[in-house]
Amino acid sequence: MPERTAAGGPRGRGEQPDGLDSLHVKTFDALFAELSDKALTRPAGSGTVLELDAGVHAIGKKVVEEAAEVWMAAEHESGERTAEEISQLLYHLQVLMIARGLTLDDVYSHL
Ligand SMILES: N=c1c2ncn([C@@H]3O[C@H](COP(=O)(O)OP(=O)(O)OP(=O)(O)O)[C@@H](O)[C@H]3O)c2ncn1[C@@H]1O[C@H](COP(=O)(O)O)[C@@H](O)[C@H]1O
Repeated sequence: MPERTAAGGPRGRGEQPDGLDSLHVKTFDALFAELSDKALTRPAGSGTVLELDAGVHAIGKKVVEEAAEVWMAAEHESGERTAEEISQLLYHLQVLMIARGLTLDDVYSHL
């Protein structure tokens, strides 16, 4: 029986005991750096660029939608599904931060 991650999925090769995969994991800070670069360089095909162009109102609606999906998954679905929805919420929050010109430190200073 394979060891399970905190989200309930099987722990794969290269994964750390805390559930992080040393080969594939993307941290909150790394994602923010990637999205900030996309905002600057505006590569074709980037969903982040499209979302930024849609503006704060549209991004805010996406944040609310994803937050509701997190809530529903937490109440009715698996840990794995809940973790997936949380990752999407974090993504849209980061896009909103970039749209408002906020840095990670602006947020971390309130934690
Ligand atoms: N982590 C994410 C990420 N999480 C969520 N999403 C977006 O959020 C959507 C998920 O929302 P839903 O599941 O509710 O799907 P949906 O309602 O059908 O989506 P939409 O119709 O609203 O697009 C996805 O379709 C993506 O558009 C993300 N888009 C991008 N990333 C990462 O951001 C980075 C930059 O991406 P690009 O800008 O696209 O290159 C890459 O590392 C990506 O992996």
